[in-house]
Amino acid sequence: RQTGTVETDAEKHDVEYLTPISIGTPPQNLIVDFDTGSSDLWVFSTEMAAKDIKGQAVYDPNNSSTSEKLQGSTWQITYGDGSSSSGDVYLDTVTIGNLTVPNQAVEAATKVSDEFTDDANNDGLLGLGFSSINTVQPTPQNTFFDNIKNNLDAPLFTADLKHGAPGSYNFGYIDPAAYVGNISWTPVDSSQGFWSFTSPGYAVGTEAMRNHSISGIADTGTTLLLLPKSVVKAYYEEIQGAQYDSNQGGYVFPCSPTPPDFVFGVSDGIVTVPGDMVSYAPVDSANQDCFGGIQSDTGIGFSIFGDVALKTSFVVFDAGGLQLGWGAKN
Ligand SMILES: O[C@H]1CN[C@@H](c2nc(-c3ccc(C(F)(F)F)cc3)no2)C1
Repeated sequence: RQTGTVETDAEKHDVEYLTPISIGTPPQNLIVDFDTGSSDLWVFSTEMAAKDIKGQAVYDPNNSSTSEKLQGSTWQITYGDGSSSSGDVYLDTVTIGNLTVPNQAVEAATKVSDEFTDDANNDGLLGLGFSSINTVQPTPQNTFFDNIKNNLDAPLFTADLKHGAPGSYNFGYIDPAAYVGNISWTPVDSSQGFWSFTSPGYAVGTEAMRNHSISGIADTGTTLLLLPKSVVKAYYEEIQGAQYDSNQGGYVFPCSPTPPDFVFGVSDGIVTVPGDMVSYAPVDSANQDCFGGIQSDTGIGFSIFGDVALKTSFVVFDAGGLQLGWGAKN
């Protein structure tokens, strides 16, 4: 049985967190976006048109002595922001930190949407959702975590994302030095392929908790905290000058003073999103107004606890107990 760890780096404004992996023999090093909200491991590849590649590293299956084409298999995925990619599939060796899966399905892109082409530092995505939503046809493939979890000391991984600083993903163990106090555990409903849970309530600033069930997914690949419209409205009502700005496509408010904290319940515990993390980023060069890190989940069908929520905590994704653990960072 083994354990592993890998460092992940925050992009500007923590818009995404990029993590190094290596694929093939000899190893080809790429930097990808670990995404607990999807379940495909796909990468930029030599099978793409040159015009769709702008600075990314690419996987070349022909340059790997261990690659094996999964004949007849294809994949196509669309993300929450409408971006998309598609291609074909190889089995090859994938290493993350000190952990290696010999026959991992590596989805080589033949096409990616402009958003991916324009995201120069991102060479692909590594899904950490449940394999039931892997898009490979005709036979869906396992995620890296599903392939390795039975070889781990425990079938879990942890995400310790930081605000504007490198964080880490650990596999197979809970690092007691990473959190203080007790971890709050809440059951996961994996029936839709996500790490889905229900928060019992929320509070704005120092006010009392409101009983209000919020069902959503823990999604490392989504930047913001997307909540029900009524909750978002109640939060921004507490900020002088906050308003919904249709040009920006969300709530905007004066960058100072610091807005109130946002607190949500996790089973018997609470998670506090500090006000200074709710000021996601200045909307203008004069830095007067800030775009909110809390926005509405309208149209999605569930809430999304993205990086704005996750980076406040040490989060345990426990596939054995089918539960999520939220701990206060050390
Ligand atoms: O679908 C849900 C699953 N998790 C969320 C997610 N979204 C992305 C993403 C990453 C990078 C880009 C681009 F580079 F800008 F194109 C776009 C979307 N990664 O995970 C949403």
